[in-house]
Amino acid sequence: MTQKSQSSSQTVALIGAGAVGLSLAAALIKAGVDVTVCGARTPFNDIIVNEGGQQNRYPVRHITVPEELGPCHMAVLAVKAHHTDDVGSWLQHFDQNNAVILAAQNGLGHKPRVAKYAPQAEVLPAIIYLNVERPSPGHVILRRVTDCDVCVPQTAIGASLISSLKKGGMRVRQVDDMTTVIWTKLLSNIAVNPITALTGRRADVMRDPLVEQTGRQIMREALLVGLAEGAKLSEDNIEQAMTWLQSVPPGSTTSMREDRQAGRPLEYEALTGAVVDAADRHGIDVPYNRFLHSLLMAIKY
Ligand SMILES: NC(=O)C1=CN([C@@H]2O[C@H](COP(=O)(O)OP(=O)(O)OC[C@H]3O[C@@H](n4cnc5c(N)ncnc54)[C@H](OP(=O)(O)O)[C@@H]3O)[C@@H](O)[C@H]2O)C=CC1
Ligand SMILES: CC(C)(CO)C(=O)C(=O)O
Repeated sequence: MTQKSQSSSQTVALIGAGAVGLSLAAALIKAGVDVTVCGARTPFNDIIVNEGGQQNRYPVRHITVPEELGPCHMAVLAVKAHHTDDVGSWLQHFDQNNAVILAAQNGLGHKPRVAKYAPQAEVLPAIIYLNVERPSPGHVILRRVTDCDVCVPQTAIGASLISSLKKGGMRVRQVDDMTTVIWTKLLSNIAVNPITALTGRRADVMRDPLVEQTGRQIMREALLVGLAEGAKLSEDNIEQAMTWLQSVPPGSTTSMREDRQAGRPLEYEALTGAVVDAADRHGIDVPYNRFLHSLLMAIKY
């Protein structure tokens, strides 16, 4: 079924038309927003979303250079963290004090990464709880794995973008303490992303008892670092992360595993690398994460 925009009152630029970007864009289009895809390397006519046995199509416009954007002050940034520099010229278009960039990325450092190119824009870090794969350009397989799909700071900034995401079916939670949310999600990613990428197994690898133990050690180290960075975390967060990872729907994968399988560079610096760096700043010993970091650096792809 093709879903057309009901009204064209807003335009949102999508920078990074991958699994997460396409999922958010589809929700925006469903809510009546015009989505412009910026610089897709393989353009496609419609976003195709497969979810729970249903398939929907959402038409998009493509542009190839920032000059074609026209008046547009909202963007969704959903490239992997290590590709942010590559889309710097798109981000520069939003270097205006009325611009909002929703940075839908895992890991740490959303604001400084984007501020490098758009210091005047408001950056909304967004933590995404979807589990999504992009089997081909424009096409996503979407799995919802918790009762919240997107978590953003509690602020009036970007209110219309947030309300459109909600209208389009994304379950958005707005929170006061984003540091804690970012670190809470990071506890899961720091374990499951490298483990699935290195083993080639899907998320169900976390049910293997020995892997579970290793995963807990990786998370325990990150928890200490997160506490030192001001996140409000406890051992319960590790239990919750492990329970979640062991119960995600069959077939669930990770973004890092998908990159490894496709021979693309891995997003490890904003995850494991950032934890190791923060651990060094605080003088915390993180041998499991340091070991993983060395392996991820060695394979790179
Ligand atoms: N996948 C998931 O389930 C989840 C992912 N995340 C996080 O969301 C973020 C996005 O991940 P995900 O959607 O999986 O990543 P994908 O790799 O699926 O998507 C990233 C997209 O960015 C595009 N891109 C990269 N460089 C450029 C460039 N120079 N110009 C234009 N487009 C570019 C890629 O294009 P091309 O296709 O041409 O390579 C790709 O379409 C990551 O931080 C990830 O950790 C968070 C929660 C869940
Ligand atoms: C937690 C998980 C695995 C959900 O998709 C994720 O964030 C990722 O794939 O990077």
